[in-house]
Amino acid sequence: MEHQGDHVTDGRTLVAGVDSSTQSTKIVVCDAETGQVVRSARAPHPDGTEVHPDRWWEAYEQAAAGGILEGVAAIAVGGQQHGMVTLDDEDTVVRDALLWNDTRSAGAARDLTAELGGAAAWVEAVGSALVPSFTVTKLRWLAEHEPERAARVARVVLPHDWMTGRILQQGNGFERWSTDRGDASGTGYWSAADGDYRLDLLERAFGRVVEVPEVLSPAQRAGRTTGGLLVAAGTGDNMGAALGLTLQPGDVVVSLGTSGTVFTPHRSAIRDESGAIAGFADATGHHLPLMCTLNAARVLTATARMIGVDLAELDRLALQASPGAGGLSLLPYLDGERTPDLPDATGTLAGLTRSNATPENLARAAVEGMLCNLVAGVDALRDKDVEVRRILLIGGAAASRAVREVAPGLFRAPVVVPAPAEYVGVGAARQAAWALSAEPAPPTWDLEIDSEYAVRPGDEQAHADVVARYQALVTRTHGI
Ligand SMILES: Nc1ncnc2c1ncn2[C@@H]1O[C@H](COP(=O)(O)OP(=O)(O)O)[C@@H](O)[C@H]1O
Ligand SMILES: O=C(CO)[C@@H](O)[C@H](O)COP(=O)(O)O
Repeated sequence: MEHQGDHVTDGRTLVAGVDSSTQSTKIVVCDAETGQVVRSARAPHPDGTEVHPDRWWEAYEQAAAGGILEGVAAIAVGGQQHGMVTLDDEDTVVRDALLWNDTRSAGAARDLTAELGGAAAWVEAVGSALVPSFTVTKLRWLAEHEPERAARVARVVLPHDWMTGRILQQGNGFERWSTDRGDASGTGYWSAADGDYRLDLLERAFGRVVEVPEVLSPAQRAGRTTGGLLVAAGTGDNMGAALGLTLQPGDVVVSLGTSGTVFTPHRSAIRDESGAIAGFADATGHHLPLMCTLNAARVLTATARMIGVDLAELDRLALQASPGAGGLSLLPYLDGERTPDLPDATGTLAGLTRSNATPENLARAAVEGMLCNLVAGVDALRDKDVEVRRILLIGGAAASRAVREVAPGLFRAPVVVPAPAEYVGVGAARQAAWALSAEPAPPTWDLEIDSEYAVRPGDEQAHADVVARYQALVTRTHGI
């Protein structure tokens, strides 16, 4: 471990991780040796699916304002994946970034899919079927809809790349734009299996090749500020969470933040022609097969608003209803959906009768619907012979007791809830500690488990019925 006098606090070396995610920026400062979180702070982002990157920087500065980064030796950024940040030849932002949950490029995704010969051709080329989240589809949209802006684009980077560069620019240590394998694998023009860019695909989408960031290896440094702060490669937020959770084989993460994600570490690249699982890379040099939905925690906040209660009351109501919500089912496609690929879908509430029309059943249907949407991801991993030994539940909505209790039956696996922490930030901090140490592997940090929820035998059938009814409703409503 490198030490610089003023970076050591009470004999400890401190590292920081930044989670620049959809709704907010969170900064955690950890003890580099043990991973213990010693300080943390957060600041909100504006709502919406396009945002000027300066808003992320302002949130970062606001979170850091209380001196949280004092004495920190190294830092890394975990960022929301896929967002398109376009820069001109002076590195000025060309237009607001289009985020992972912006679905305006749905037509571009369909066109690009057809042009290459179908979804399987993209899975073969870059490991994932195209949906509007992928950066490459946003580039096609920009070329088609905003040609004047498109003409000004000299380079394209991702949210975490931009934040990493901004930290270095601020500290007079910027040399070049960089990214990592994990985040690059969500662009649609970098292949995790081959470890290389597919600039021919970027050119196909945008009409010409633009500059892309250098892909750093997991413990490589992006740079150092003149103040001495080491800046590690950073990664996508899900890859950051995987690193923060110190996952073992058989550990499948279900993250219930703005997005819902299901992912697990894997030694080799997975190619899923069905399109459910994206073949991403992780932040350790291996792979992170991942399924992502547009709708997760905000399904609960929207339902709470609809009933006129807060999240604590929604939880209490959901726990009072029986499994199956008296026959109510909610397809939670409130923001359209990514998996299944239904960008223009809206939510559906089905099975309503005079006797089941209660706040309790509605609350329960929201919890069950949000989770049923993710059951497909866990089952798609099983279909690829990936071991599902236990589910680790993280993200904002993992705080809900109803979610924790309903999840094991629906996922057909025991659920553990790690001690509350910002795991994307912790993972980014662990990467920073790794880059600082120059060791071949990241430091060993223990994962603290808060609570465990077993599959209760009595629940199994009830939950199988809930999932079957939900799938039948998806087929009836959307023909898939
Ligand atoms: N007890 C709870 N039940 C349900 N949702 C919650 C709860 N606590 C927080 N949330 C929701 O979690 C979301 C934030 O989760 P987070 O994982 O921080 O998201 P992101 O990383 O995408 O910004 C918010 O929509 C918030 O309302
Ligand atoms: O698009 C994906 C994963 O492919 C999302 O998971 C984003 O990375 C946003 O994450 P959160 O803001 O919900 O953490």
